[in-house]
Amino acid sequence: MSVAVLGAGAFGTAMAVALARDGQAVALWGRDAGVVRAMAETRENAGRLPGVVLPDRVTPVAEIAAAAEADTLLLSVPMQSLGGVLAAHPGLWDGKRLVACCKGVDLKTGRGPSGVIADCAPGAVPAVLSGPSFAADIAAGLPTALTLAARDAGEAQALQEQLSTGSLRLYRSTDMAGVELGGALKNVIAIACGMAIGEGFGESARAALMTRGYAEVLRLALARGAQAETLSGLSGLGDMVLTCTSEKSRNYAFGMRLGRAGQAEALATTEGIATARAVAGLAAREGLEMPITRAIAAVLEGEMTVEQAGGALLARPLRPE
Ligand SMILES: NC(=O)C1=CN([C@@H]2O[C@H](COP(=O)(O)OP(=O)(O)OC[C@H]3O[C@@H](n4cnc5c(N)ncnc54)[C@H](O)[C@@H]3O)[C@@H](O)[C@H]2O)C=CC1
Ligand SMILES: O=C(CO)COP(=O)(O)O
Repeated sequence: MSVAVLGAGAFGTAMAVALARDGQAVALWGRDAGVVRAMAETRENAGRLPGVVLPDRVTPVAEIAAAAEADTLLLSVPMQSLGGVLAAHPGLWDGKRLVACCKGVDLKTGRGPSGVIADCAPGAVPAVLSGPSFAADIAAGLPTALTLAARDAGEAQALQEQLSTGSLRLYRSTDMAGVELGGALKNVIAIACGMAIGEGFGESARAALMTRGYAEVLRLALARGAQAETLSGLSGLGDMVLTCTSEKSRNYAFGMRLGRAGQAEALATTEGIATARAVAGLAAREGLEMPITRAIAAVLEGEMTVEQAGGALLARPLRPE
């Protein structure tokens, strides 16, 4: 089985580097021909993963069809771009294993990555790779553990074996809903935790937000048919612990700046912003109790300040845990 990466950002490049170091030939597709040429010439992705040497087995390519010749394709474009990339090249996906590495919910459809793949590439086998992992850590060969989910147990095992390396340990799962919701929703809670620290609410408040945020994540995931044990795994609790406590997280750092300064610039990969909006909407429609997510969405819409959001959460009726 051959592998390629679509999306030459930090995470896609890190995965290409890790797999190539492990002995696999990996095509790495980037949409910007200039960036692809520079990567081929300098053997570095200076914009997204500076200082990391691309092994010889990584081949940067500007033609998506060249990368899509591989059997397994890692999709590492931002969540809001995933549907567009797949829909723009409808002839490329039949029979391919499409492994979504993006974390989020599509704002237009409310679908997670596996649903977007099902809609835009119905002939493909969808899978999801998620869990606590900064791209720089994977690229540095530091020990990392993630969850690989596919609907079929045999597919999940084949992908687990193909994509694990000496330092990247994959666990397998057939709970795609649980794995992708864990990855998507932890970003919203990470923004909340960053806001709390930036605002000066303190570390006890952050721990409370992580814990009660986890309760919200679990509530939504169970309503979507996910299994509780998936959410207590790497792509749930594991990724929340990492992302809610590290300033290396773009979502946490964004929240922190917002808490500190009342405003902050977002990146396309501050994935929790779109996810908060999408999930707050569906929680309201479906009557799901998700007060932290709804408060974060309200702050992001400019409807309340971080201080007011904190006050509103504390003022909620007292209830059993
Ligand atoms: N950076 C990290 O540590 C991790 C990132 N992820 C997830 O991976 C996904 C990608 O994140 P990063 O690589 O970090 O972001 P990034 O911002 O470094 O890279 C995103 C890449 O996608 C490309 N891109 C954007 N729109 C595109 C389009 N329409 N067509 C083709 N290419 C497009 C950009 O040019 C860029 O190269 C996100 O969903 C993120 O949550 C997951 C685990 C860790
Ligand atoms: O998902 C991540 C770590 O697992 C990266 O977090 P950010 O997208 O917030 O940087």
